[in-house]
Amino acid sequence: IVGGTDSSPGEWPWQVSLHVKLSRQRHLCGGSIISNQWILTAAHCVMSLENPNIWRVYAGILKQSEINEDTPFFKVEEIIVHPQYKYAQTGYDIALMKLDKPMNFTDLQLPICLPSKEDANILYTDCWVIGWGYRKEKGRVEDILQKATVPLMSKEECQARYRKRRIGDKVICAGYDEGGRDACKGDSGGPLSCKHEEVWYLVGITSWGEGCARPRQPGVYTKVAEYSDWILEKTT
Ligand SMILES: COC(=O)c1cc(NC(=O)c2cccc(O)c2C)c2cc(C(=N)N)ccc2c1
Repeated sequence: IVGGTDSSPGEWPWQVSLHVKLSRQRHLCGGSIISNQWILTAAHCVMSLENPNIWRVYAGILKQSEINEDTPFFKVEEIIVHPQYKYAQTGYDIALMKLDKPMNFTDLQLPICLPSKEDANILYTDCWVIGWGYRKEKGRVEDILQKATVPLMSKEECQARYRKRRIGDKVICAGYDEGGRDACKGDSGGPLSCKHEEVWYLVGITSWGEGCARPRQPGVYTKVAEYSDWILEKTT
């Protein structure tokens, strides 16, 4: 997250840190708890890493430094990547991870609500992007979970910023024309969370952007409301 601030314990209980353990272990992406056995993340996080056995899901943590060989984690039983996914920039950047056993919900690990298809046109005004990703383009994974508020923008405005790309209906853009506050590498897969009438909704999944926090180059997020049928089909 560029231009963010430290989160507090329990502020974002649906945020998880997705680690991959090959020769060594490292945080690769964020994800969101959507039920006691399912995590929603970005397809580009799991591409060419689709073996469930290399993944470790850490819930209820604020700092990466809390993680050591004794820290409990969830194993992944199944990874489901959207069948139409090719690259983040062409959409369908969404994937599901099934935990090997249901998690117990606590104050530090709770699910976030999924928006319904009918909610696809709600104008959310209180949205936050969260993650342990880079604070600048040539950055590194951060220790303390960062948060930044970002305004949603219209599809038309976003298309005008990304002339070479096709900004479709299944993505949502957010950011400031002057730049300065945005998600970045390492935040991928994490939530764009919006509070609406006292309830938090998973409005977007951090997907891509040209650089990070550049003027007139907003963040692009998978629009979760457009995938509610797919999510329900795969998780029930
Ligand atoms: C795996 O995820 C990404 O690669 C990756 C690369 C990005 N954009 C880059 O151009 C970039 C950023 C930092 C380092 C870097 O090498 C690049 C290409 C990203 C930009 C945003 C955003 N601005 N909202 C969010 C996630 C990103 C994930």
